[in-house]
Amino acid sequence: MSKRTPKAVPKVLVVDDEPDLRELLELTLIRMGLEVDTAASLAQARKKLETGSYDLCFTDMRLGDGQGLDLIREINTAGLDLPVAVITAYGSMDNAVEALKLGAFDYLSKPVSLDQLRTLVKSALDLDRGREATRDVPSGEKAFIGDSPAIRTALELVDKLSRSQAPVYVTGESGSGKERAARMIHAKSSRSDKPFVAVNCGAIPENLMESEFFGYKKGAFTGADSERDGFFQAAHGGTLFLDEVADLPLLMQVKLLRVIQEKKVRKIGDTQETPVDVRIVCATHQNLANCVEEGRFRQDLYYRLNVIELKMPALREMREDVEAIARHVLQRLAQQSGQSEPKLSSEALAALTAYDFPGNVRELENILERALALSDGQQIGVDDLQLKGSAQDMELGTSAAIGDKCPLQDYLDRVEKEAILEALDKTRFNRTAAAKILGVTFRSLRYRMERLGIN
Ligand SMILES: Nc1ncnc2c1ncn2[C@@H]1O[C@H](COP(=O)(O)OP(=O)(O)OP(=O)(O)O)[C@@H](O)[C@H]1O
Repeated sequence: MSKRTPKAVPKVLVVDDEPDLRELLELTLIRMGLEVDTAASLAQARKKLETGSYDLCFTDMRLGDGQGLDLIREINTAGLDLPVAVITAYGSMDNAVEALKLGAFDYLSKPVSLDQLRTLVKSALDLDRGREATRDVPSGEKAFIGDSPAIRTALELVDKLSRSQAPVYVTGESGSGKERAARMIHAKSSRSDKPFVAVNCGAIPENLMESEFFGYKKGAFTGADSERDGFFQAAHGGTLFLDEVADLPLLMQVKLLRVIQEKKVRKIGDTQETPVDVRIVCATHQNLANCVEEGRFRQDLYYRLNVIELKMPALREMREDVEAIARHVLQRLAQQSGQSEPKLSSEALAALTAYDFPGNVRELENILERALALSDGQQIGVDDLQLKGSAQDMELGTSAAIGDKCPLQDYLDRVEKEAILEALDKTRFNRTAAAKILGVTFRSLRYRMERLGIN
């Protein structure tokens, strides 16, 4: 298969075994000013891709001699720089999700609406044009500091994700950079000149949710003196970041799912739905799969949002980056206060590197800010850090803490249970993987779970 070369008129390949649909799509795309080539089967498509060069490919899901999914897989395996959009039968969301996972750019469901087709073509081709220019983090956007394998893996995925339209589910502990990653995906994508709208789902009162998300028409309810856009309209063309998505009430989850599937919103008090082109990135520090199991989060919405998971590493998984991030933070703090950059004493650096940071980079930022205030402004010593669990902290907390630790066996059981539950939670209850994290054998984990009454 050959690589594409940029052309003045973008060229589209339409793959569909139904002649009527193929022709309809072809005519519509030609009317949009595009050059169109067609293929009636998977075999024909392969041949065309070998010899021709295209800027966008549409494929039906079911082809006479195979599946549209095969084509997506092949295009991605061959490393072709070609956005592929699949056309799925109405209501077959599973297929659409599968296609996005395989690297499809986006999907359209039948009957294909002209508005959606236009939006898709526009973003696919804009994306293509902007691709080279957006490889680096645009100026003004905060980069991630760090070069450890853990952060590198995450950033490589950020890069890939910025070239797709698939929904992204960012996971990671509190303060590990989930929002920063979402902003980076947006900033590097073809949507970067459109808004990035961040919504903290846990902070909106339940009775205001619908109007905040979807907007309202004038007179829709008492107090609606003028028409207002919601988050979806505000993010049109751009990215909607749903932070703490696990906090959405169930009723709102149903409404959200509908908008995501239909790509249309209806303002409160409106009779019409309007198409919206919004990429959804969501995050939560909770375990969404557990929320589904407990009936607090709808499985269908989970499935729809969790197309691709981006895991942000905890700071203790990237200890080698602590120094660089700390220096970066100190530089920023010094700049803000107009003072020269303070140094970290070697003991302070060693203590930071050994510390576990339950609050991750945000905690590191807070520790350094407080330490700077406590220090002489020139050098930060280990005492200025006031790390939890340090000798100094222990001394202060001894009398209160010792009571909590007796009887010793109960205390040890509690600690053990917590560690096991955390590992099980992390691995979605995969005991083999949890045993690996804990550094014990599978048998030993099973025995401990039984002993501690963990089912
Ligand atoms: N690798 C990094 N380099 C520099 N700064 C970082 C890095 N990772 C995170 N940060 C900074 O840490 C702070 C916390 O990040 P962010 O708000 O994105 O975390 P979060 O995971 O969304 O947190 P929460 O779960 O509380 O919503 C921000 O100031 C962010 O810029």
